[in-house]
This record gives sequence, structure tokens and C-alpha cells, in this order.
Amino acid sequence: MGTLVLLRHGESVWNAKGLFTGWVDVDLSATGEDEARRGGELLKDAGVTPDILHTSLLKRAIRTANLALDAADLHWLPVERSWRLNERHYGALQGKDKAQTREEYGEEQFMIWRRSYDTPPPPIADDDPYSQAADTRYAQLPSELRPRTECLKDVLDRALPYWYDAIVPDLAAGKTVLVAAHGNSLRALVKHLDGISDADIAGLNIPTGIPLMYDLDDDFHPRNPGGTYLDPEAAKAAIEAVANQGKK
Ligand SMILES: O=C(O)[C@H](O)COP(=O)(O)O
Repeated sequence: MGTLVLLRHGESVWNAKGLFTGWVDVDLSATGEDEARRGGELLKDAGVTPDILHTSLLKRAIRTANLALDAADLHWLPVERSWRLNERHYGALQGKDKAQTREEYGEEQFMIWRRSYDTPPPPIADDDPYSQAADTRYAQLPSELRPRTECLKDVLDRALPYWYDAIVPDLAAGKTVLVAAHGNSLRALVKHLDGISDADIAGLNIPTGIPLMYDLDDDFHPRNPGGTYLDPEAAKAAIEAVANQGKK
């Protein structure tokens, strides 16, 4: 029942600097812009034509989709956007250097905060320069929905309603759906799609800018578990780089 394309944004300026990003609205780096265009070329070369686009509210995902769809000559595609596809909120780690954090707190604590399923980093203070408490794009969100930190379980809990209410109906209508989002919001969707355990999801990383295709059956389960990257070799190398972030 439909084709789903997951696309993590291209490299961001803070990805390049090795900083925890979360909901901080940083832009793409020049490399990330190239990755986004390449993602669109991969879609075009594979003959994959999305019918609708879903993005987060963060410019690195929005601009990745714009650049990819322009490269695929599909810039006109209808689009829906939601905070529920935002990157995981990294709490008080937002803006912090990953390598310094690993050094200061040690490997175990770093990995618990970065990749555990249900342990969030410390919450961010509303007066922190990297807080989104005053960000007008979330003004309509009730206070209890506006995170000050998130673990991956929190991301799954707020992303699944969007999956079922916005994305699944498009798939059920036979549309090819492109989702342009983030490393951890896509890890949450992949965990759901592939039925990955709470323990095993820690080992899954998503590369930037390489489309991941799922062919879904009538129950929206993958006929190709794990999905298929449109550039498997590039994806393999990029996944390893994501896993090694923060290492000296
Ligand atoms: O938000 C961030 O820092 C990155 O986009 C994702 O970081 P991670 O791969 O360290 O979770």
C-alpha cells in the first residue's frame, strides 16, 4: 500500500561543527545543500516520483526538501509540515559540543543521552539561548506538549499520531509519500516500521541526504524490511560517520 521515502536533511552547519542541535533551527552547510540536491537526483534517476511531501518545522529539513524536489523538477509538490516530525529535542545539550560532552561525562553517559531509548538529557531552561520556549512557531502548542528535552520514546510518542493521522492516509490513497525530517525523528519512524526493539534501536543511525525507500504492504508493513537506500555504498559510509560522531 504505497511507497514511503524517508529523507534526513543534508549536513547542517552544527552537524559540521559537531554540536548537539535538536530544535535549534540551524541551516544547511554548503555540503548539506549539495547532499540535498544529490538526494533529489537519486530520486529522479530511480524514477521515484513523490506525490506529496511532509516536513518538520525546521529549515534544515524544509530546505533539504526544496533543494531535492527542485533537482527532481518536482518543486511544485503539495506539502504538509508538523512539529511532530521535528528532530528530537536535545534539552540542555542543545548547542553543546559532542566531543566535549563525551570527554566531560564519559562514554557511557554520552551514549545514554545520545542513543538510549528512554533516558532524556537534562531539560533546557526557558532562558537558555538555545531554548525554544519563546519560538512563535510553537505558540499554538499547549505548554504540556512543548518539550524541554526528549528521549527517543518521547519522539515516538509525539511522531506516531502524525504517522497515523497524516502520512498513513496519503499512503492508503496510493500516494508516494516523501518525508523530509531528522536523524532521530526518522529513527523513531524506522523503529515503528521495522519493529526494532528498544535495545536494538540504539545501534541504528540514519545518514544525511540519502533517500531511504520503503515498499509497504496493505498493513503498512515493509515488504523490504530496513528499507532500501538509493545509494547503498554512500549510505554505509555515512551511517558509520554518524555513529562515530563525538569520537576524537
Ligand atoms: O540534533 C542533532 O544533534 C543531530 O541532528 C542528531 O544528532 P545525533 O545523531 O547525535 O542524535
